[in-house]
Amino acid sequence: MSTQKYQVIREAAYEANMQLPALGLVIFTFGNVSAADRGAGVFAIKPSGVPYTELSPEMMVVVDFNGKVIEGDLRPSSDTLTHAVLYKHWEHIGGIVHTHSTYATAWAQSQRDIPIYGTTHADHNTLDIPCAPPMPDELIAGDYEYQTGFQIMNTLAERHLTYEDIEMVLVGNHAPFTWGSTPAKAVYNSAVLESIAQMAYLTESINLCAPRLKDSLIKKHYERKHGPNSYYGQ
Ligand SMILES: O=C(CO)[C@@H](O)[C@H](O)COP(=O)(O)O
Repeated sequence: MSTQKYQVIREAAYEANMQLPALGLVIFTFGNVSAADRGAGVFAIKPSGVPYTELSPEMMVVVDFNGKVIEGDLRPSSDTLTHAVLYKHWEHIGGIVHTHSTYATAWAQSQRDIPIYGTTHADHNTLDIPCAPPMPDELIAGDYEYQTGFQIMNTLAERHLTYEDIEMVLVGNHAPFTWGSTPAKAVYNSAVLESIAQMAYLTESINLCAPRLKDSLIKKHYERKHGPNSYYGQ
């Protein structure tokens, strides 16, 4: 093993990756988390195809925001270029998560936004969770993972949303990506997304015509937790 410089982000990426199986968001080698050091212009990411049971901080691969490997002995996640594109264009994110969690992925495969049906969803954000349209064949045949980054960014841009308005997206035909100021926040967002996706699925199973949550309740629930006059928690 070569000498390692980026111990802080290696540890952060390792800890965040290990949260995915613990939270039931992945099995086997599904998914990946990265942790950025914005000052150094690099991020640490899970090595490709390594089971979570075999991971260690030393195995994390450090790459720059163009996806070039800076440090590490293993091949980085196959999704590395998607992470790199997002870090490069979104200045304030410190962590990115990709899972194939069951319910969020089912919505992505169905190519549907997740409607905001209830207050659980509104406690976290006020918007339907966007689903990016499937990628055209010529982009799939080209630099697929790099283009996935743009597929995510374009989906937010088309809806006039920034990466700070919403920290989660479904990639049509594929699966969810989430992000946040830290890797831990990005993992939290993945767990919240999976819960919201499951509840929305069950809501439509019980009532196919379930109404979207009314605006007054969206505003009330979001603001009591995140607004200037928040009274949630201690
Ligand atoms: O999207 C996929 C597979 O469709 C990947 O995210 C795998 O779930 C994990 O790949 P590695 O990070 O192990 O390369």
